[in-house]
This record gives sequence, structure tokens and C-alpha cells, in this order.
Amino acid sequence: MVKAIMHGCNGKMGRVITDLIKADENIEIVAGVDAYTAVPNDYPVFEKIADCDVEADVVIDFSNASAVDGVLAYCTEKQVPVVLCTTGLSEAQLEEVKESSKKVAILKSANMSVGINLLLKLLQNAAKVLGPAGYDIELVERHHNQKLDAPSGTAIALADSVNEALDNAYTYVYDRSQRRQKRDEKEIGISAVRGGTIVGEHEVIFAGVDEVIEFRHTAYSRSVFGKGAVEAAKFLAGLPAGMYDMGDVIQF
Ligand SMILES: NC(=O)c1ccc[n+]([C@@H]2O[C@H](COP(=O)([O-])OP(=O)(O)OC[C@H]3O[C@@H](n4cnc5c(N)ncnc54)[C@H](O)[C@@H]3O)[C@@H](O)[C@H]2O)c1
Ligand SMILES: O=C(O)C1=N[C@H](C(=O)O)CCC1
Repeated sequence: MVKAIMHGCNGKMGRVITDLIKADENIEIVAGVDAYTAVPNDYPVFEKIADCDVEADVVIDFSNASAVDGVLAYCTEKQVPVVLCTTGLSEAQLEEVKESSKKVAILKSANMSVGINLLLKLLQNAAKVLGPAGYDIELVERHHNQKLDAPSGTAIALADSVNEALDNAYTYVYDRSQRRQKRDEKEIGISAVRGGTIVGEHEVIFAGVDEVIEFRHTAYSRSVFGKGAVEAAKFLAGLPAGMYDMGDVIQF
């Protein structure tokens, strides 16, 4: 039985994962961490991860970028692998994730769903054909009105996947409002929409002369992320230091 600490246990994703793990006989939550503690839980909850003295095999993190430094410090010190799902990390934090992965197992993914992880691969084939053929590449993401970061971590991951297939020759443009010029051929435009309770939508648009090809992923519930995170936690527990991603968990 894998013992997990749920970091961000009282947030939207923390609640989804708590329910999923209750129904899974191979993993249990032995402790939670959340700055907001006014929620009844079946496991002990600590306000800060540094206060958590419960032994575990893995940490699952869905919290806030400001909390991630503490998660990395805890996991490297206690030698507990971590499934890092929080988005909106700074460049310095991304560097720290890399450094920490030399000391402990880290699985970082902006999106735990099967669909997005498949899309990351499919897009590379499309980009290799459509990029050199001169198709313009644009990305649109839509999320709920509570989301703090923009663009989504998934949008950045999709753009990175396309860009990697094109020898990283493209730059990202997030806002055209101050520009009075045509788009560059080697741009990926990334637009973010926020509203209501939209769980998560991503569109990757290849626009050519007289034709448009679009790839779209829609998450209808948070359980698509939750299921992936639980599988990732079971996969990561006990693994040596290193950087892992959902491609290691889902074998396509
Ligand atoms: N990788 C994925 O598949 C995926 C999917 C959904 C959400 N996310 C990301 O996960 C994060 C959380 O999403 P959410 O919708 O659950 O958000 P949320 O705001 O509903 O929940 C976050 C929880 O973290 C807690 N928290 C914040 N700072 C903390 C701290 N310093 N210490 C302890 N707890 C703290 C909050 O109190 C809250 O309960 C976001 O960054 C989001 O973008 C990733
Ligand atoms: O609800 C969120 O917040 C989500 N965040 C991730 C992102 O930023 O890509 C994944 C989708 C849901």
C-alpha cells in the first residue's frame, strides 16, 4: 500500500484526489497539508508541509506556486518522491525543480490527463509537416474564473512540444494589444480565456492558406487530472532520484 501526503488537500483537486484514493486499495492518504484547514478530513492535516511529521512514500502536490519551494525542500530533505502538478512556477522555480530532481524523484506535469499527454505527442508530427509548410500556429486555452495563472501550464507545455518539433525556432506571443505589426511567421500566439466553471479547454490551431487544422482537448471533469495524478503517485513511490513525466506513466 502506497502512503501519500496530499499537499493542497482542501482545494478543488485535493478534494477530487481524496475521493479517488478512498476507492483505491493500493494507495492511501496518510496526511494532508493545506493553508485552509476548516474542512473535515479522514486524515491529519497540517497548515505547512514543514510541520508534517507523518511518514509517506510520495507527496502529491496541487497547491499554489508560492508553496512549491517548501514542497521541494521537504521532499529532498525527507527523500520523499513528489508528483508536482501545480502550475505557474517561475523560471527560478523551474530551475530548482531540475536541481532537486538530482536528489529525489520528481514527476512534473502541467496536465495529468491521458488526452493531453497523447496530444503532446500527436502535435509533434503535425508541427513537423505544417510548420515548414508555413501554417501559422495559435493556441487558445479556457479555464474557470478561479484560476490564478495564465496562460495555463498545459498551454505552455503544448507550445513547448510544438516548438521542440520545430527546433525551438518559435517565440511565444501572449498579448498583441500593444503591437501594430503583422504576426511573425515564427510566432506561437497563446491566448487565455477565464470564465465560469470551465474545467479546461485547449485548442491548437494550424492556420494555412485556405485551410485550418485544429486539435482540441476538453476536460469535462477534474477527475481526468486526478486519476492521472493517483497513477503517477503509485508509479513514482520508491523510484530513485530523477526527472519523470506522464510519458513514463502512460505507455502509448
Ligand atoms: N497538473 C494538472 O493536471 C493540474 C490540474 C488541475 C490543476 N492544476 C494546478 O494545481 C494547482 C491547484 O489547483 P486547484 O484547482 O486545486 O486550486 P485550489 O485553489 O482549489 O486549491 C489549492 C489549495 O492549495 C492550498 N494552498 C495554497 N497555498 C498553500 C500553502 N502555502 N501551503 C499549503 N496549502 C496551500 C489552498 O488553501 C487550496 O486549498 C494550480 O496551480 C492548478 O493550475 C494542475
Ligand atoms: O484548473 C486549473 O487550474 C488547471 N490547471 C492546469 C494548467 O494550468 O494547465 C491543468 C488544467 C486545469
